[in-house]
Amino acid sequence: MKGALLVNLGSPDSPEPKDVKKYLGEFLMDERVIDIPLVARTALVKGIILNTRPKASAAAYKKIWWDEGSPLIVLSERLKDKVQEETSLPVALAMRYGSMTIKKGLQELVDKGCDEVFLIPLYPQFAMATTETILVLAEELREEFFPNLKIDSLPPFYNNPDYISILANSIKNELKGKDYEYLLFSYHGVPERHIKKSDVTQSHCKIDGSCCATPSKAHEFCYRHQCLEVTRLVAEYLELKPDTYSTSFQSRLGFDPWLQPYTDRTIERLGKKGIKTMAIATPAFVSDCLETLEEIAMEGEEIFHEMGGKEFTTIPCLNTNKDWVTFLANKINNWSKNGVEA
Ligand SMILES: C=CC1=C(C)c2cc3[nH]c(cc4nc(cc5[nH]c(cc1n2)c(C)c5CCC(=O)O)C(CCC(=O)O)=C4C)c(C)c3C=C
Ligand SMILES: [Fe+2]
Ligand SMILES: [Fe+2]
Repeated sequence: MKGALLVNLGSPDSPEPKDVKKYLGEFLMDERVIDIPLVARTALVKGIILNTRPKASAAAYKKIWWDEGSPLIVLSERLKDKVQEETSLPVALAMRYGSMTIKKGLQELVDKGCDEVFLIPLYPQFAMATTETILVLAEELREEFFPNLKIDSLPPFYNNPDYISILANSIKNELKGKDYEYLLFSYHGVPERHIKKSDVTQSHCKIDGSCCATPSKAHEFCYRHQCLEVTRLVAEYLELKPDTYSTSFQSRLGFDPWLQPYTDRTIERLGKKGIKTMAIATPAFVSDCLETLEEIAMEGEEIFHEMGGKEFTTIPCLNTNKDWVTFLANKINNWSKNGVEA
């Protein structure tokens, strides 16, 4: 029997500092998130970050936490329930970090009789810190605990025409009747080093502004290319005028160079330039979460207003958008009939 497992990032069990510390400890000790040797990673994460960040992160989580729990978890659960309504295959949900483990998700499907699982990382673009870490862990778990299970996975779908039209239409609908002079596409950032590590050619990705627009085999694993493509394709679909939109990267951590331009500085620059109304879409996230509800909708708006901006519209993620639910259900149903599409 076949089943599907949706996998998102995860959240702490509660917005209390002790739960946030436990969650950040697991997350940041992942060698594909903080990709430095174990001794240095342990010293950085356990010796420095976990002594300071949990308190500040917990305060941020408290601002966005819902009665039912973490928005990211609640919205992912709602998504899973809606997808389940559109397929006869069992669908389960897991998180890469935290209590809703991938092991539990696979076990749930095995207990229902599944011997083939379609793994769906809930990220449109590939990144070593997201898609890759899910695939690697799922394979390790399969080898150790579920040796008879066959696991296929959905490749990144950043340039899938259906996904692009669903995203573009959701942006269009959210902006209907709203004033905006500028649309910013803000993606979660990654250290530049991650892009170079994922470059299968080891020579293409120079992060120099033009490499991501030059066709290359490297782009199958280039997060920067895939983000820029989403912006380009959505802008084309919505017929946005040049100079009324751009791409930026948010949520940087630490002192290494991350992908640029940074979102906070871009908002600042737009405000200073005299833009009075702007909107912001966050296509690296399919469910609203701390990074969209707090960092963008609260901090981003504050920066814009401080710079003289008037109207700041944060466009919700796809969440339980009907067409997005159908997109995922179609992927599951097609896999069940034909296997993984080329
Ligand atoms: C080195 C650190 C980090 C990398 C690399 C990174 C990549 C990355 N993350 C997401 C998606 C999400 N990240 C979220 C929160 C979050 N991310 C980091 C660090 C890195 N992320 C931290 C420390 C945190 C926790 C919050 C904080 O302390 O600031 C979330 C939200 C989780 C939630 O509970 O709501 C998401 C989603 C992507 C897509 C990505 C690379 C492409
Ligand atoms: Fe992150
Ligand atoms: Fe590139």
